[in-house]
Amino acid sequence: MPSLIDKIWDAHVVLREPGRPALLYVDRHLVHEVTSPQAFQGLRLAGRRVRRPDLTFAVCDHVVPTDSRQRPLADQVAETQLAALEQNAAQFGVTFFGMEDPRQGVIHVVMAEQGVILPGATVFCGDSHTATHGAFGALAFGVGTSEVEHILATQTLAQAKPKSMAVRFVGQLPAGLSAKDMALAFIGQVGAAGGTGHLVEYMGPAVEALSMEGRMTLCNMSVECGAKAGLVAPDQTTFDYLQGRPFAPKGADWDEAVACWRALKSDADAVFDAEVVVDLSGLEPQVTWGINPGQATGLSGRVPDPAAMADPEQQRAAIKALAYMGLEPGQKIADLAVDYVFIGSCTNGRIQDLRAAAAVVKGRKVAPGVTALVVPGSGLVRAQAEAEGLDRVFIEAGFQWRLAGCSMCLAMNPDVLPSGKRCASTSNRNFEDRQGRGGRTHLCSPATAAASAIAGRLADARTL
Ligand SMILES: CC(C)[C@H](C(=O)O)[C@@H](O)C(=O)O
Ligand code: SF4
Repeated sequence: MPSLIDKIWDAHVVLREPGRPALLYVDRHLVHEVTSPQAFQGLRLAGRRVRRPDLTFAVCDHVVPTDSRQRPLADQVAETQLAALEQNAAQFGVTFFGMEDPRQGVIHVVMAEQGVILPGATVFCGDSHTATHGAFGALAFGVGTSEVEHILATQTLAQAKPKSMAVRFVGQLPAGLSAKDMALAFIGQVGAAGGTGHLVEYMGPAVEALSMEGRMTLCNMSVECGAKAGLVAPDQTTFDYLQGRPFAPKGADWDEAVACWRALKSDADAVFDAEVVVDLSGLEPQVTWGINPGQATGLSGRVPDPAAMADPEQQRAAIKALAYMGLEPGQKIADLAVDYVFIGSCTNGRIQDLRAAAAVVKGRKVAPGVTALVVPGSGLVRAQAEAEGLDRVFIEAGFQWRLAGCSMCLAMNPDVLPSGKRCASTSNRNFEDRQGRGGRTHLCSPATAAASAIAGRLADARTL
């Protein structure tokens, strides 16, 4: 009867009191420079220590430049945040991947890659895209800075249990499409608030067929429909990915862990508060035209006409989106010229994403006038890509090959999308001013972003 979500939840409740949120044990606490300084300061002022430094993992990612690692950082605020994290990690004794560490990168890429995230675990971080880690069958979501402090001090989190939602993908994902297209199709179907207050479990053969990288992309985007988290039940794909990673269990511990993890699935008669079916048959590569991730369509589509929308709220949102995006109703999506292309982020900055993009780019050139960036999600992804020669493919085509970080996913570092410029981006949010004040974001898959860089307009990699 219990779902995967119920099983993980129940296994972590350390205190249940009537009328109060449950107190959950925290297995992994991830920390980055933006949401942790005040939390550590709170601890310091109260004379507390970090309760479980061995379960606390920190990395700097949002503010680090991706073209140079020179200190002090040119941006004073960024330098202060970075220095604070370095000092806090040292003083409180938590594991820290510093800016010079070859393993540094976007927190959600790094921690997964290091084997920090395990099936059935609770994983929290002061960052909404913590949802990424649901890919391992972990219960993972973002928390606020005051909760970061609470977790640092107690290794617990007070949380009322959210509702549950089953998202069943049916039909076969067409060749050339990826997890990003699945995520955008789902969010396009339910809307940017369609999952509000829910923990989602993704299921169906297309999900089972995804690599861990693909599952991370899918779970990463959960928060873009308002859901708190998204999970995929662990299976052999998960175990194969984890085995041998630095922080994963070893030897007899590994065997014992896998035996437990195999039980981590929803019972056949599990009940969910909501169920959604997404049909993948005939799906086209997805791209957003608006300013929330639910405003998505297929690449052969047209910019919608707000006048034709029945729902007044949707209509208002579309009018606002078109004005910000500089679009006219009825324009063909594939006619939209791009100025920038950004391939990276915790959504699509992993090795498989870079391989997919490189396969499209190989032997071709970036269109004149297009600024195109590839930003590996971590130093290790970068090294792997270089070992495979992907850096050469990108550089020869005219892409910039950068160091790891959040980069142009959001404008907290020097990689800023200029005002009025249009960008095909593999990141997860297309909110106003997200990539830079006045910047216009079109979310898409790595293959679509790569094809768009070559074509100089939003383009389908399958027919490039
Ligand atoms: C800065 C951080 C708190 C934020 C988040 O919570 O997601 C960022 O990572 C983002 O993607 O907008
Ligand atoms: S890559 Fe983007 S979405 Fe991911 S943590 Fe960084 S800023 Fe947030």
